[in-house]
Amino acid sequence: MKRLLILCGAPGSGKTRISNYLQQQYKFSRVITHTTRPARPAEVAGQDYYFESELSFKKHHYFERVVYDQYHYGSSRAGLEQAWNKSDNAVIVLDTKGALTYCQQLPEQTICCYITVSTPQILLQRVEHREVTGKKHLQSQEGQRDLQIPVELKDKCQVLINDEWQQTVKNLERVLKRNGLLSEV
Ligand SMILES: Nc1nc2c(ncn2[C@@H]2O[C@H](COP(=O)(O)OP(=O)(O)O)[C@@H](O)[C@H]2O)c(=O)[nH]1
Ligand SMILES: Nc1ncnc2c1ncn2[C@@H]1O[C@H](COP(=O)(O)OP(=O)(O)O)[C@@H](O)[C@H]1O
Repeated sequence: MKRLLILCGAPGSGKTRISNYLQQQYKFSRVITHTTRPARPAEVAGQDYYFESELSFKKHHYFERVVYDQYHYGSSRAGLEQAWNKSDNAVIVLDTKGALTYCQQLPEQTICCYITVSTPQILLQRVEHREVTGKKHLQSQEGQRDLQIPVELKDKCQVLINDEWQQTVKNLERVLKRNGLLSEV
């Protein structure tokens, strides 16, 4: 059965690191989403995101789309199908608004994880040296909203605390096992 693991949470919570780990360790395929945010130095177009202009962003068909810190982000059914063609287990990184849309629209196929840390100070330390967006994302309305799990997601998401990496991996693997997603390679 094709499944989609959703990772949502505040900037710096560790969504991307966890997604990379799942891709490397368990051959999850990543759903690539679209954004008008400029690429960060280490990001690769078509791998981390489809980087779009304001104009090109509008040309795609989205399953859901959001504005986050003034940039546009959107994900498509085609992107999800592409990921599922590569692997039955796909992962997508979303804000909490997008996560709720997926949980509501695809309840049978989605498993949602809200990633968080013990204190907001940790998030600040993790993002303040970022060359693109830096602290700005975190301080934006959407960043502040995503500091806590929205009420509507509480009964739909498993909460994963990402303070210490090895512990995160253990807890993540527990979540994968519980949901029948673990197939070690
Ligand atoms: N709803 C939705 N959120 C997205 C999509 N792509 C990325 N995001 C989210 O947009 C937010 C900003 O992403 P990004 O600029 O990469 O910043 P980061 O969270 O600081 O790494 C994060 O919460 C992402 O999970 C999308 O297609 N749809
Ligand atoms: N458990 C952790 N301990 C220390 N640093 C971490 C941990 N998890 C992630 N990081 C680092 O924090 C920064 C933000 O993580 P990232 O995965 O990019 O967050 P997000 O995608 O949620 O914005 C990155 O430099 C990442 O390597």
